Amino acid sequence: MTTTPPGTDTSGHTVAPEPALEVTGLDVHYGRGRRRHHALRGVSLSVAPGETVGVIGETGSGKSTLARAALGLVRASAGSVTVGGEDVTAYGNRRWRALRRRGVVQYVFQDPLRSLDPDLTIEDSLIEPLLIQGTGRKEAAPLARSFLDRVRLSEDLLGRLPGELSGGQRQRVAVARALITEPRLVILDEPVSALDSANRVQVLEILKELGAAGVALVLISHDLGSVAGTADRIAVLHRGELVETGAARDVINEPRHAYTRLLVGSAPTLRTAPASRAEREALRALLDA
Ligand SMILES: Nc1ncnc2c1ncn2[C@@H]1O[C@H](COP(=O)(O)OP(=O)(O)OP(=O)(O)O)[C@@H](O)[C@H]1O
Repeated sequence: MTTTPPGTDTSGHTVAPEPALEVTGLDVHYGRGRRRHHALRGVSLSVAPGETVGVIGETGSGKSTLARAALGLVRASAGSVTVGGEDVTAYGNRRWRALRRRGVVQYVFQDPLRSLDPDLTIEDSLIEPLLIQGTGRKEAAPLARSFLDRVRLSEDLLGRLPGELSGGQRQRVAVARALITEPRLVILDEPVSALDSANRVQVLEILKELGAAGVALVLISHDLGSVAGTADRIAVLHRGELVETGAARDVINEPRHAYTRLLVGSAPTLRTAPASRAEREALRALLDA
């Protein structure tokens, strides 16, 4: 029997690795009948291994819905989702739970108190995903220490409860917990929105290191400025549709869609000159027309 080296086909040609996440023509609805509401329309997005993609949009644009669909927490009414090359579109709750449990895809939410059990010590929170996978407590404990170190937290925190940490420390624990199963894909929904600027910078630096280490990240935010320095590519969601996707530099320096121009012009932390109030109002009028 012949074996094929990874990244090559049977003729020895290099083949592109499977995307960590691929969403194609995704539609998601909420509600039924007259209350049926289209949250995502025809969204297509591919995230390569090790790539960081920022998904930007204002409140209600569908960012969290996209994250939930990629985690199997809401069903698509059309389109497909693949995770690491595995078509998961038709998976039921049981198979999704198994996939999340295998640690192939992990997630971090805005409020770390939602990701961390308030009654578990930091050590128990960190090792829980490993115990679920069948790793013994003895092997898991040193991993908890090393992942805490990776997010630049002291092991003195291991015995504390989440309520005994600062918000920034909690969010870093949530990131460490999401990483401990060595996922290929991590989806982070507004991971820095609740943090002060010093913690925000630290968490974004940690995420940048992860991207460099080969973990694919989907970084969801309403704030273009906070992901601009971290994302390789930016995807802009407006009213459930992806209106622009491109290299972060291009989207920021040469935004094509009026909504992206509005976002760029409204981000005071970007080096590009913020648009004047009149310019922003003109763009808003164009979008509402
Ligand atoms: N469970 C639900 N049932 C009905 N409608 C929902 C539900 N969740 C979200 N929606 C609606 O779907 C649309 C997209 O919501 P979503 O939470 O994805 O937006 P978002 O961009 O993440 O917003 P935010 O930045 O405020 O979190 C909104 O109009 C929202 O009201």
